[in-house]
Amino acid sequence: MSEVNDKIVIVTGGANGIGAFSVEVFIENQAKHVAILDIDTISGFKLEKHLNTTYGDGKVKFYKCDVSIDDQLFGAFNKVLDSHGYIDVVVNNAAVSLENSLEGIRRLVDINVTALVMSTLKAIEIMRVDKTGKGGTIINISSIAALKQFCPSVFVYCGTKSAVLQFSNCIGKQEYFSKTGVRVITVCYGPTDTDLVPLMINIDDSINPEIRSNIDAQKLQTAESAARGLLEAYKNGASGSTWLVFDSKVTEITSNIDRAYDIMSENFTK
Ligand SMILES: NC(=O)c1ccc[n+]([C@@H]2O[C@H](COP(=O)([O-])OP(=O)(O)OC[C@H]3O[C@@H](n4cnc5c(N)ncnc54)[C@H](O)[C@@H]3O)[C@@H](O)[C@H]2O)c1
Ligand SMILES: CCCCC[C@H](O)/C=C/[C@H]1C=CC(=O)[C@@H]1CCCCCCC(=O)O
Repeated sequence: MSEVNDKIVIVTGGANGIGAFSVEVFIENQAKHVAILDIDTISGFKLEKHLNTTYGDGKVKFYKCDVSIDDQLFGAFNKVLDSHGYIDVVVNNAAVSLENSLEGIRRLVDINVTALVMSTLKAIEIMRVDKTGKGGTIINISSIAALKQFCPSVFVYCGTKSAVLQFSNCIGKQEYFSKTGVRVITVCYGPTDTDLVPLMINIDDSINPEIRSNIDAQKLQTAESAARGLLEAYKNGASGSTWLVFDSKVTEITSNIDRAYDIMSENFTK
């Protein structure tokens, strides 16, 4: 079981929603320090102040950072390294869901996929035991959007969450983990009560009413219960494992993913 005690943690998109509760859950469980990387300065500084008042000065620090801009992302990693000497855990949580313009779609892919890949590669470079690191954990946030073919839906968002799942599972495989000592775990959340859900809007306005009514029919788990599920995955997950946090229940679904890929590849493997 992996412990949170004394860990230096980064949470991207940690100023609001599930990310903000993830920051608190790590601090509550004795992490040494959590760095919040987010573009939302108002919520970020407010959360930093609240958690430092509750848990002690210096436990949390907000860094204004657009994860889709490499200089800002890597700059924030380097500042955390300079201040704390190491990074043990990176939670790649930042994402957006609004795909109602071409420009918005490009940004969505940049944030949900490209930035998550860059952050994962940077974290592995820092933490890998076969270079100068001492190992660590990366948790990449996917969704039920990667597990089911939703239609009509926010198609690009769904595609980005599938990319997160496959990238994280491949790079997290035992063969690579045994070289790097860096666990890569994927967490798929089910519908959760945050600001992201009302912003699920497609560029094809003709399907938005159906998307909206499907979403409105869903029961939403709280952001806090989602974050508690993330902690369970952190504590118990092997590298390459996938965890579902749906309706406040946590289930390891690695064997389902493996079976699905066995089926998808059955005509070209053996
Ligand atoms: N809410 C759900 O139902 C749900 C379901 C499945 C998966 N997820 C996933 O959970 C994660 C958290 O989502 P949430 O629902 O808490 O969303 P949210 O909108 O409440 O929070 C997202 C955070 O990311 C930040 N962010 C956005 N763009 C950024 C950027 N370029 N750089 C840095 N920070 C940025 C936002 O400012 C915000 O603080 C996301 O990866 C999301 O895809 C959410
Ligand atoms: C049938 C609709 C079920 C989903 C409703 C729910 O409130 C939405 C949850 C999404 C929020 C963020 C995601 O990743 C979650 C998954 C999104 C996947 C698909 C979006 C569905 C749609 O756009 O109609």
